[in-house]
Amino acid sequence: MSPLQRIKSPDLLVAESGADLEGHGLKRTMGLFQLVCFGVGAIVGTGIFVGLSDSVAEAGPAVVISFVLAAITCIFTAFSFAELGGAIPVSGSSYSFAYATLGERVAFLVGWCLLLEYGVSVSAVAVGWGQYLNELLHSLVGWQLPAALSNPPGDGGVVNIPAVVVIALAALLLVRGIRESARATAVMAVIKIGVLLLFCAIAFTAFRSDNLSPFAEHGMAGVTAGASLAFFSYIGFDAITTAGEEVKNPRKNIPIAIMICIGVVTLLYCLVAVAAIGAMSADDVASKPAALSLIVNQVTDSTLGGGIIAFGAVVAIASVVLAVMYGQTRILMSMSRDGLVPRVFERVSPKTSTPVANTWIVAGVFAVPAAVVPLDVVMNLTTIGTLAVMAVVNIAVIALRRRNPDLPRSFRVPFFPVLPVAGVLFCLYLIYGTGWLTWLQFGAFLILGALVYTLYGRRNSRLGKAADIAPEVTARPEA
Ligand SMILES: NC(=[NH2+])NCCC[C@H](N)C(=O)O
Repeated sequence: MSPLQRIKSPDLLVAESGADLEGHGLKRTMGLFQLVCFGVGAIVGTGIFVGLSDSVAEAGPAVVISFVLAAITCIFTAFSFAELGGAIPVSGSSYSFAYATLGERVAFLVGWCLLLEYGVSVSAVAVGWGQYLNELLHSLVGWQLPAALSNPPGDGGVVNIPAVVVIALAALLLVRGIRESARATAVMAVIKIGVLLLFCAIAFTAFRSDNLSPFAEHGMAGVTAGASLAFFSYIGFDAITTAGEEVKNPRKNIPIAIMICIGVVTLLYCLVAVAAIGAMSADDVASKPAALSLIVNQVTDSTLGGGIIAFGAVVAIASVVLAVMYGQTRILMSMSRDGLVPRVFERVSPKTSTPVANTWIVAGVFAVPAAVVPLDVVMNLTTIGTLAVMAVVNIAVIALRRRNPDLPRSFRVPFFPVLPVAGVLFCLYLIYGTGWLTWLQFGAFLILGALVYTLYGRRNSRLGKAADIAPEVTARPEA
């Protein structure tokens, strides 16, 4: 059977995961509030605290428009995630959605791109953490880690130790159990929203409309490049759909949590962007490390305020690492269950109900780029991989309506199919904004993925093996 025809029915996916049952492998412990906190936990981090100044460098004060464009792309796609997450509440997120609609080959490539959206983004986010850790140390004790130990080779250092440390800490917490991780994530989500609101309150006291002109210094090209960078800060609402097997009442709670998250984050980011460029001229913000602390220090004329912001950023970014690593392990678990990656990824420890080996492998592998690759490279790769995944999810929502029109859906995309089609177009627009170097790197990454699928995934696919034994029944759950 050709891999394109290997489609795994939504019923089978749900049955295997036990999504409508209690008491299977993973534990169902998260309620709606915790799920929203988990979403915010996966979203608000390096992008807004560190990446904002890079977007300002591209777009100038028009960075506000960049943030709105990035938000629109996400909102369109969030509707599609909400429909699919409610209809197929499993742990595999977009990978599983693609398997149920577009076939195994596409699903594998989506899973492959998710290594960028999750794994590589863990590296990116961890690198951003180091910048604010240094800022925090500086304002607390007047000392920083030497550049050699806190920057990668391309950025004036040798190895990025803080980035490795934060990844190891997150792994430790994750293997202890999801209940502990969810509790820590909730506290951290509240802290980071509080700190960003505090930033806005302080920065708005120094708002000067002069800082907004010239508004779009680098024209539409600058705004587009800025939007592609700003997009990184919105990535993560889809992580909610990796928790499908650990949420209470997932069919109802997943779509609601996605909508709440994307709404809250969009409002928050637009406020932060306006506050930042109103308080300091775009030229002074552009490309500065730990820019939010810098602005607050200048406005309050002391280092205390900046220190508080740096503390918030350190907490915020650590929680992104935690949530995103969690997501990566759950996606690999789903792929492993399907035979597309080795079985070690699906093993759950009976003691802690967590995938221990899986978690340590993920931590070990992605600590390497965190230690030695510069931030902009890992950030751009994350962005393009995520945009590709999102485009596929918008297509999957259309495909599922055609293939399984009667499947129970707890949420339906409004104005169908206009929104998902617009979603695809916006994704392509932002992919365009990432620039040719990133396209090339991504192209090479995709070719490698296709190779791995042909040599490993395709041969070991459980769906493929089942079809070889009984070609007419490819959709029966394993006994
Ligand atoms: N799959 C993910 N949630 N990746 C993390 C994305 C990065 C996050 N939006 C940040 O700004 O730090």
